[in-house]
Amino acid sequence: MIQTDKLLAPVLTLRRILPMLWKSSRKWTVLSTLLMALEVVFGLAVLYLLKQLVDVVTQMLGSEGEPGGLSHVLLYVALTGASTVAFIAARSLSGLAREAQGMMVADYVDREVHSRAVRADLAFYESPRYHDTLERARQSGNQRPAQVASNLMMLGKNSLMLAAVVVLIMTINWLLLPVLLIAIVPALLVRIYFTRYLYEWQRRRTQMERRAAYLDWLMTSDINAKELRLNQLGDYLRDQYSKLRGTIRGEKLAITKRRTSVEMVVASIASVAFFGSLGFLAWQTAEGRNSVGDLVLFLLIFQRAQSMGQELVQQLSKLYEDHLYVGLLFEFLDIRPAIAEPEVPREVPAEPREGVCFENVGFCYPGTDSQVLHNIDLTIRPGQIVALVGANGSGKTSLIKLLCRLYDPTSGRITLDGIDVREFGIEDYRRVFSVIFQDYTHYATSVRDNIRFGDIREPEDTPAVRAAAINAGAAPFIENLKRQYDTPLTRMFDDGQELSIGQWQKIALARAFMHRSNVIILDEPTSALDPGAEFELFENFRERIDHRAALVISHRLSTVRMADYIYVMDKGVICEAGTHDELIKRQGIYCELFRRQAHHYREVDAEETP
Ligand SMILES: Nc1ncnc2c1ncn2[C@@H]1O[C@H](COP(=O)(O)OP(=O)(O)OP(=O)(O)O)[C@@H](O)[C@H]1O
Repeated sequence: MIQTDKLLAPVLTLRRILPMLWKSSRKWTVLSTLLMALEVVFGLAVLYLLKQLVDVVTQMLGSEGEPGGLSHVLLYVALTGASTVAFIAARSLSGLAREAQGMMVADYVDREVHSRAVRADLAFYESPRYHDTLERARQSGNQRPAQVASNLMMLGKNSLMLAAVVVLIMTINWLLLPVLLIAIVPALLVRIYFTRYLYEWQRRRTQMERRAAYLDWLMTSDINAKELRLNQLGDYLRDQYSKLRGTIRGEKLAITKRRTSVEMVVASIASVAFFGSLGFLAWQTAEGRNSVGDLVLFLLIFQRAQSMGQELVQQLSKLYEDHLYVGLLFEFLDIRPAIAEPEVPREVPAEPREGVCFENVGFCYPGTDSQVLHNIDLTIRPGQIVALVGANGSGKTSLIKLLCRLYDPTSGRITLDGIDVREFGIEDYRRVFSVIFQDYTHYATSVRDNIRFGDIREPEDTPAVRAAAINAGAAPFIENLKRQYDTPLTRMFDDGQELSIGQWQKIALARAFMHRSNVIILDEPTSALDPGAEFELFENFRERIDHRAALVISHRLSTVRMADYIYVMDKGVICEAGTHDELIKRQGIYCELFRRQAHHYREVDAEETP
């Protein structure tokens, strides 16, 4: 059963590739097929005419001086020449069509890979399996599907041509056929064996390749340049990289050496077979059992047959290789997000009345067994500013990820106006929120785009960009930049400018303000802001966010104080909840934290107050 599956696998691969070719490059697929057919027709014509030419020449030599013999020969020479020119033209043009088709298919494959990557669950990015599959899909190359098609056509063409040559060879002597098989079949078996061997080796080595690529990135990317120099990690990382590459290179070289020596043996056998046959034919000709024409034809076509056979071997093993590697691409394309769309999504309320609610939510990151959130009950009502406080690792960011449906809870549920959020379309539901995470993205593009990416549906020249920048306190420094909102925020490209970390944070805040969402989520939005900027932001925060709801995570309790309601988290549970005054009265964790932070300021007050 397994064997049948293995045999059928290339056919199944082909069944998936053909629609892909059709979708991505219909015109070039048709054209390259037609041109390939012409190539076959002219190729066969050349062989036929060559045979006729040899026959006519032999005849002419046999019947010396027969009138019209020479013109007959010249006619065949002209026809063979014309067919050869037509064959070469068809071959070149079909090569061109295949190349164009290859480019179209490669772009199509890239688009498919990107569309899967941007839709994959966040959890995938945190699993080695995802990275291995993506790396393998990339290794498999975006050209593979097109190669399969072109190899298949070449295979068809070469099989036909080879069949014609075989017929010609058999007209000379049928004993030459097994010789031809000896020249072709062992080479095929060797190639297929080593293709599989190399493929399996590469599969095993994916993580090592990724580790090497990571080290390469550490050494060459600007993000790490400062630490790398100051901690003098350069030599250490270079050694690690060289060791990994050395291991990979050594293993690959060993496989290549083995393959080369086996191939040399096989090629020698083929040459011995060829010269043996030549000797045999020469002897037969001397004995008068073959004509000189047969010997000439043998010399003309046996090597052609051998090289066609070798091409055929290459194409077959390439086809097999492509089938294996395209399988890796499909493995990636077949990844389906676990955060699934409901079959019939419910409409997300435009103006929620009750707000978002966590009901007894528990959560464990996929692929791990420790629960990071336990029995969470939390509500964010429309227009309410809610703060989340807690020690590092207490689960605040995880809670936000659940809220935005980057993950689904392991137990309990999250509702919007009483409806389980899993019943909404994912993208519609996510539009309820605008978020800035602690590790927000620095886009290497213009200031305008960095802000507009908060709501990409807005046109490029939207005045909302400037309004958001003003709200985030970013407008003054943006307007001082050389090209203001058009300044590229990177030193990677011409005319770019780099910002300070606090300025980047203001840009990220502007991005969150850009989107007219119902709830704004800010995960430590002011960690890099100076106290003046932070004070300004929260002084009239409610107006800045246009009286929408907000969830703010902050370790600065002076910020948290302005919230309508505060949740205190500890080790994945909500241990206290209430208004600032209620929590202070309660004399619990919050009160203790607040007292400790306030203590420093009071000391200064105390020193300065006479
Ligand atoms: N992607 C992840 N996969 C597995 N575990 C994770 C992941 N992200 C966070 N954790 C774990 O979940 C727990 C809560 O992390 P979380 O980031 O939610 O804490 P936090 O309260 O936001 O901390 P901080 O104040 O440092 O930002 C931690 O123990 C952390 O190790």
